Amino acid sequence: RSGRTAAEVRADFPILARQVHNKPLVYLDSTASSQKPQVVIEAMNTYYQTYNANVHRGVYTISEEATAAQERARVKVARFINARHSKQVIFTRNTTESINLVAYSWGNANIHTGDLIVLTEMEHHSNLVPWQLLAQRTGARLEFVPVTDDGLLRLDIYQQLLEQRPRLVAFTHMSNVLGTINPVQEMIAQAHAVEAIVLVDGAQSVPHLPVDVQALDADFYCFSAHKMLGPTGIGVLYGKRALLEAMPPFMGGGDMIRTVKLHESTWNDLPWKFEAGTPAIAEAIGLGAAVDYLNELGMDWVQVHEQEMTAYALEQLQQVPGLTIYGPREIGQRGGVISFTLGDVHPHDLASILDQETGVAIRAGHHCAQPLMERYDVPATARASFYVYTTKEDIDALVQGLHKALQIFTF
Ligand SMILES: Cc1ncc(COP(=O)(O)O)c(CN[C@@H](CS)C(=O)O)c1O
Repeated sequence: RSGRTAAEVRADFPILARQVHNKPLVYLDSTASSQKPQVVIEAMNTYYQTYNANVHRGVYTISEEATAAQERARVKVARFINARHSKQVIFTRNTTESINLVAYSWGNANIHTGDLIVLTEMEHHSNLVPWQLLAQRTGARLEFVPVTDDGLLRLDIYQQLLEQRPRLVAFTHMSNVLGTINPVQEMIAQAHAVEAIVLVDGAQSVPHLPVDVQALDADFYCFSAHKMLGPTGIGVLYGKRALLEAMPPFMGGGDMIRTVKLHESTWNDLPWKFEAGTPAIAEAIGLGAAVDYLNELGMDWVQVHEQEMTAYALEQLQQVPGLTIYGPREIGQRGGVISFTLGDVHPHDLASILDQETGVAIRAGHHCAQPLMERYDVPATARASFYVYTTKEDIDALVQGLHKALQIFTF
C-alpha cells in the first residue's frame, strides 16, 4: 500500500548508516531480532522524557497519560492481528514467555496423564521445551509431525496423529530455520475437528505476513515485539476469550488482583489477570509505534517485498559453488529466511569471515532448533534473513562475501 522502496525505508533506520570494519553494515539477521525505525526509538524516548509514570495506579496527569498510552498500544496490537477484543491481547516479555504462560496456566489445568500433545520437528526450542516440561509434570506424551527433505510438514502424518485425539496441538506459523510457511488455517481446522486446542508460534509470521487470528481461528497465538520493529522485553499472547477467562493466573502480584486478604485473593479482569507487577510501559508504547509503522507500509507490501528479496537471494545463492540451501524452493511456501551451508566451511567461520571481510551480519548455529539440525544431519547452518529494509545490494554483498570466503577456505 505504501509504494515506498526499501531504499527509502532504510533511511528510517539509523543503525543502517553504520559501518563495521570500515564497511557498511549489511544486516541479514532480522529473524533473530529486527532493527528499529526512528519513530519507535522516539516514541519510547518521548515517554521517558515527558510522561514517565507507573500505570493503573496514579491519579495524576502523567500517570493517566502513561496508562492511556499503554492501553492504546494494546488496541493497536489487537487490530493488527484482528483480535475481536483488546482484552484478548496479553502483554508478556516475549514469545517464549507467552508459550510458557499457556503451558503452565492452561496446561496444568487441562493436561493429564496419558494425554497427547502434538508438535512438529521444526519447532523452535521455545515451542518445544515448555511442552516437554508440561509432559514431565503431568505424565502427558509428545508426538511430532516430521519434516520432508525440502522442509515441508508431513501433513499425512499430522492427520494420523490427529486420529489419536490430542488435547493440544502447537506449531510454528513460519520456521525460523527453513522459512517454511505452514498451512495453519487448514491445520487448525483439522485439529478443531478432533476438539484439540491449538497454539500457534507466530514469532516469525506476525512481523512478515498479514495475520488474522479470527480467520485462522487460533486458540492461542504468540509473538515478540523485537522481531517486528519493536523493542525487546515485550511480547504478546493472544487467546480466545473463553479460554483466557477460564485459565488461572500465571504469576501473582500487583495489578493482577481485585481483592487481597491475608489468606486468599480474587483476580482482576482480562488482560490484567495475566499482567502481574509493573509492565514494560515504554516497550508497549514502542510496540504500538512499530505497529503504526508496519500499518503505514502495509503487510501486503512487506510480504511482497520479502518474496522479491527471497526469490532474488535463492537465484543468486544457487550460483555459489558448494552451497546447499535448506527449506522449500517454492516462494509461496516460504518466507524471507534462508539457511545454508557452504561446502565443509563451518557456519561460525563463515559468519566471522563475512563480518570481518564484508560487514555482512548473518546468523550461524542451530537457531534454537537442535532437533531440526539433527533431522538434516548438520551440526549448524548459516542463515540469512530479510525484512522491510533489505535491498538487492544487501544480497549482492552476501554473495560476494561467500565467494571471498570460498577463496579463503579453498587455498
Ligand atoms: C519461531 C520462533 N519461536 C520463538 C522464538 C523465541 O522468541 P523470543 O522473542 O526469544 O521469545 C523465536 C526467536 N528466534 C530467534 C532467536 S533463537 C532466531 O534467531 O531464530 C522464533 O524464531
